[in-house]
Amino acid sequence: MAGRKFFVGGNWKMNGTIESGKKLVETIKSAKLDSNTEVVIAPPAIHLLLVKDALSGVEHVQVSGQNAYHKASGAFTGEVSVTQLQDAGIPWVILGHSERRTVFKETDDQTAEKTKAALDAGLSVIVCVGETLDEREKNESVNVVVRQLNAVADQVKDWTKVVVAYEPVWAIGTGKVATAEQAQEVHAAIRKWASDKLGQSAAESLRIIYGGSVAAKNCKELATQNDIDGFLVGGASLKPEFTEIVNARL
Ligand SMILES: O=C[C@H](O)COP(=O)(O)O
Repeated sequence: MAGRKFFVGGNWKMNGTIESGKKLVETIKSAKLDSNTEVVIAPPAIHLLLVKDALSGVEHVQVSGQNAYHKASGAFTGEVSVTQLQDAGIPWVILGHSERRTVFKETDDQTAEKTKAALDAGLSVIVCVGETLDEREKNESVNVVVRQLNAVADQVKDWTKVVVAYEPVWAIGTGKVATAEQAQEVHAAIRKWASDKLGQSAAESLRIIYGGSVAAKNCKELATQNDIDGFLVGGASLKPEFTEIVNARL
């Protein structure tokens, strides 16, 4: 709210085929999407250029990498660099997703290093933060996200091209969506952190989006919250209902 453009990311994760990706793009292209919402689709790396080309000319819809390596080039088998994304015309990258942190053991500092490198390469970044169930039960949610954000802020001073995704790990892919109140509480804490750390004007323009079992049936209530500026959608971004989530504010 407060003049921030609504933002909906579709993170396809490691799902789909060339055919299914093309079909999803057709669904997006044929839908009437809210022109006040910025949409970013993050297909698997091997489908990035295909999806980018298929979406070319579609207004308000861009593509994103799901991860990137901070070095520009070199002997890093299997990695794609921030510079290569930029060179390929991919304007966004998701960094610090909880699956990168938990499955691939990426640390707060690595996420911060990648975020700095991506911004330096000219990309925009969706940086993900969020607590585990254990941390929530210990009342640590805000401490955890603040720790994760502080690591990024140690390396990144200008947050103009950063979107923060709050994704409680216990809500990802589980069907257990955070209630609107639970999500708003952490989003407000993130905005307060941003105001203290980055200044009031940066905090007011920072988009803080929610991720974790967002679906057509729960997106509208979440979208009414003051500090929820959009969504990062996983499972539902692989279905036609994604377009209803994009239109959550209509
Ligand atoms: O990046 C997206 C999030 O991990 C949420 O995934 P999900 O909507 O399947 O819970």
